[in-house]
Amino acid sequence: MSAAVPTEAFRVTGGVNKVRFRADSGFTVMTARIRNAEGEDPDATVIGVMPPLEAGDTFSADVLMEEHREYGYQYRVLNLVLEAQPADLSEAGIAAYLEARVGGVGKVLAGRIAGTFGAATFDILESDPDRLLQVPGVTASTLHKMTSSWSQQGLERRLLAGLQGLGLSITQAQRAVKHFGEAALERLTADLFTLTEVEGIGFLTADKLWQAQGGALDDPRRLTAAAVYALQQAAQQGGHSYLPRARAEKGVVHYTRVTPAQARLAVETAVELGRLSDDTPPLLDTEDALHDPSRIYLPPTLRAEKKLASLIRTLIATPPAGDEWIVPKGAAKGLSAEQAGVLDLLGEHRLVVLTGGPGTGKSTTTRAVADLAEQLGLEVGLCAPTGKAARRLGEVTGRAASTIHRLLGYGPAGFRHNHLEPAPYDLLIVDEVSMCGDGLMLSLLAAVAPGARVLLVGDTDQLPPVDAGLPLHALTQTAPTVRLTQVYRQAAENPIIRAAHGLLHGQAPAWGDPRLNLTETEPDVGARRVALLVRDMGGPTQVQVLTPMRKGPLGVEMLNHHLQSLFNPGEGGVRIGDSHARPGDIVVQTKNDYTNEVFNGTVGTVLKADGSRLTVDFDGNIVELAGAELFNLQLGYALTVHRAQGSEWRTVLGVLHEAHMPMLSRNLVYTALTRARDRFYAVGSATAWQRAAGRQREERCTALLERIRGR
Ligand SMILES: Nc1ncnc2c1ncn2[C@@H]1O[C@H](COP(=O)(O)OP(=O)(O)OP(=O)(O)O)[C@@H](O)[C@H]1O
Repeated sequence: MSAAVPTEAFRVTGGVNKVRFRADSGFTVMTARIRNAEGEDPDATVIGVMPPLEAGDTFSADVLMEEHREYGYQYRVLNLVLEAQPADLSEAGIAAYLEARVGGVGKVLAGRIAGTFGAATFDILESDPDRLLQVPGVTASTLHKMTSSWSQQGLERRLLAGLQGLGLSITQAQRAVKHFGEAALERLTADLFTLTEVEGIGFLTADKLWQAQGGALDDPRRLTAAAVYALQQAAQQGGHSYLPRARAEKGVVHYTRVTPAQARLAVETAVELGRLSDDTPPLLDTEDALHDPSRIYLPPTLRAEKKLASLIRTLIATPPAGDEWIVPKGAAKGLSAEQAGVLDLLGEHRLVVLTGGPGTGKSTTTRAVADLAEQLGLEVGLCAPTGKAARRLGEVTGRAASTIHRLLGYGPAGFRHNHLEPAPYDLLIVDEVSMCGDGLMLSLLAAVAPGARVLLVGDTDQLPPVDAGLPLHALTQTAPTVRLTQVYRQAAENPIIRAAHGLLHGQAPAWGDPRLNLTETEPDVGARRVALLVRDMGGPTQVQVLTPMRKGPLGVEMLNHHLQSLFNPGEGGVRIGDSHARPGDIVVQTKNDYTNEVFNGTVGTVLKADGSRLTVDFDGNIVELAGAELFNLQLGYALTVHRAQGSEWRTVLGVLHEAHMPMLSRNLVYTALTRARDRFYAVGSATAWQRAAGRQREERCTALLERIRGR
């Protein structure tokens, strides 16, 4: 290879000397003899994502030369295609290859076959395998094993090579083979956009491959896939269960830059092909023709919405099991009439909803319901959408509580408990239900045992669920519901609670109370200012910083950078999701980890950092994390408001500025504010709060309410 390190990728052919390391992801470190017109490197270190390969395999690849600070020069594979023949055609090389790659052949037999046929071995195996029966020890069954394993490998090689010929990377090719099996190549040749069915490969990736291949921009396969993608994005970005036809078409134009006429055709074609469903209700004469009544769904979403509506209707219409629900006099002790109403409603109804703002007594009521149910000898299951909320529910009710997923026995095959094997409880109590989308609500209600009761508790004014739908809203308008309005004494004195209830009426908080104040700052100096304020407030263990966004001058990443530099300066540390963690750092768990019992949103302190292991104290739960677990951690001095849901702290410093405008809504600032128990300190601009208070979030396209009402 030439002396200077070429900056451009170049093509080489080569033969594998030794595979040193291979991860599940396909990332491989190997040594190989590689060559091209410029020369040969007999023992090059080659790294990157590659198909399964063994010593002796031959390949062609595009590689980039790079200099590693410890290992020196090495070649990074950009794309590698395996050849069907091994490289080393010496007798020993062939024997080694046969032994490693061909089923049914041990060391001795491999040596005999290589000795008998030499370099012709593979051609014979490929095209005239019966001749191998001449070799002593090769029986008919051995031969069968050899030929089937060889053809299977050959098939996989041809598949991977063919998919890479379509422009797929080796990772994408392997995932496509895993998903589609042997049909991968013909499926993707027929319609490359079928690739979007593969987990983690979206329309934009498939479209890039399509355009790289010179695919026509107005090809119906591309436009149909774009129409489906528009609905998927609407669900992920906006929580919509459907889109009016016109908005679906606009989505297609947005993602494909085709004309509105083509976009209209795209949606029509997608509906004709059953890739989308048109569930437009018959136009009631009362409806004004102005608003667009059409409803375009992803088929699974439509089925789920219909199923959820029918489950809710059944729960509302059927009586609870037996007559064991008697409310003794003392049960309502300490409860207001509103709160006691919940106990009575559960006497005659299977499904009851309890909602209200902060400090209105939801948790107190929940505890009373659980107490009564247990006195009546009922089995009570307590759960909540997130680990944090479940822990809080457990603390408040003094009982074991878990996430909904855990309670329903969620595993790789989905939920264990469902309509076939209901969850074994007479009463299910679910807290923080505002965080449940239609999907999770469906799984939950589908697992309710016949005759069993459900109490759903939540605050409809919190942030809407990340997933599509707004089931709690529909439920409060159809199921028996108690809406607690009275804010209790100590709660009412708290200016935060007052400000939260004011926000619900569109009023921005009245700043100036020591427990509720605001400091104006400009974005470019804001993060530094926040760090100094946190110091004045006693440091990061005394105050939790929240902000709407991850990016930007007032985003989580910038805030964490400044807070870590001020409170835990230094170099190095163990690499975690978005930076490096050192002893003393505050970190946050970003995914539920059932093994270590650490849940998304839980904040902890790093006790120890050695090599690539971290010991973290998550309020008393001390765990050691390493490997991939480290990528479920981020610095936690500052969190996004979304991540803070279900948690609360004594003091919160909420960063809010017009720069966050796209995210600002009443529910977002309401959620931020109600994370603070004793003191909320706003930093940013009062204007941002005024604007946010006046912005109801965009209505979600969901027809659950109409369906429950039977329309
Ligand atoms: N009927 C009542 N009479 C007097 N005080 C009450 C009553 N119900 C609740 N409280 C008190 O009001 C405060 C708030 O109650 P609770 O925590 O149940 O409200 P919450 O709606 O769960 O609040 P959050 O949503 O913030 O958790 C508590 O201190 C509680 O003891």
